[in-house]
Amino acid sequence: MSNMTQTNPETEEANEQMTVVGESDEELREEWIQYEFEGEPKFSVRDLNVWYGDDHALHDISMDIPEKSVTALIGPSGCGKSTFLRCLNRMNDRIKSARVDGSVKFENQEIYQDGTDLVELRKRVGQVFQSPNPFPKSIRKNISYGPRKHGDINTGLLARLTGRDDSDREDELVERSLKQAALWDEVSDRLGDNATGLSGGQQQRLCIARALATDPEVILMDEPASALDPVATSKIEDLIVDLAEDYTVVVVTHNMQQAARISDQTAVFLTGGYLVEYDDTDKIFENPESQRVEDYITGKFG
Ligand SMILES: Nc1ncnc2c1ncn2[C@@H]1O[C@H](COP(=O)(O)OP(=O)(O)OP(=O)(O)O)[C@@H](O)[C@H]1O
Repeated sequence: MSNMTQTNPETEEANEQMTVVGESDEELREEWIQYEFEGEPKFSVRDLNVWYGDDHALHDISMDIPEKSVTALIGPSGCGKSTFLRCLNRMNDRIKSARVDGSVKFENQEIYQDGTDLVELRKRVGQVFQSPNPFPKSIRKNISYGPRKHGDINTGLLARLTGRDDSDREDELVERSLKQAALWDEVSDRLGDNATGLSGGQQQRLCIARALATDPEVILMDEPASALDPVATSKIEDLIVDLAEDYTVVVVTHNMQQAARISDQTAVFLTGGYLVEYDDTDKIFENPESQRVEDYITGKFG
């Protein structure tokens, strides 16, 4: 650097900082991903690496996720956001080529160990996908599907014959879940209609209601509004903020304004599968530490 010989102390300090950024990016990154908050983490992830075959998709991710708040995962396409999200309820187990190494603790319990009950884990850590994917069944059946599968609700002929009919509880559950997902008022008079007849935004709120019906503690959302128009998107955003009063929400989004609007903390992943910065959302968007994060959020790349 030609001006390193300047004697002006301010310039010297600025130059020193630039040099430090250039030389020990890795060390600084360690600092930039430390995010401190009050209370116990809902998830504690340490040295998480994921490969698809030989493709190393996530590198040494360590982060704690606080409960009852919205954590946004942002970053350019292919940087590993969805891969990370799927690690939180072991959905990557379903991808044959995927290999996961490292630790993910959910409420202090390691989920990557033999003996983890995956059905129970996924009941506690529910998820909503990018495109609304209601079952081609009635609105009511969409909601009660999970609780029936888990044996929490019995309905139908056999249940009636054996005196274990939970139809009343099913009604309550359907109403509660649809209200929580801000959909009840729009569908209460047509619960028997096929869910595929709802609008895209309604279908996505139905999928959120379906996820809530199994009484999860966490809801993972992968681009939940990317297929929706602005009005439907705004409803989903409001809903996410409301849900965080009672649930831990982790949401992947490409939409930085959305992350800024709805999340409490934001983790920025960058190309190659690295977590580069993790902090309060205001800090990330107003004053990020990393130049690469600043370039990304100001649209210089990605
Ligand atoms: N099922 C899979 N099989 C093989 N490789 C995969 C699979 N899923 C993801 N990958 C690869 O892992 C890397 C990370 O992908 P991932 O989908 O997690 O990124 P992302 O940040 O969520 O991307 P996008 O924003 O485009 O959805 C990419 O190189 C991708 O090609």
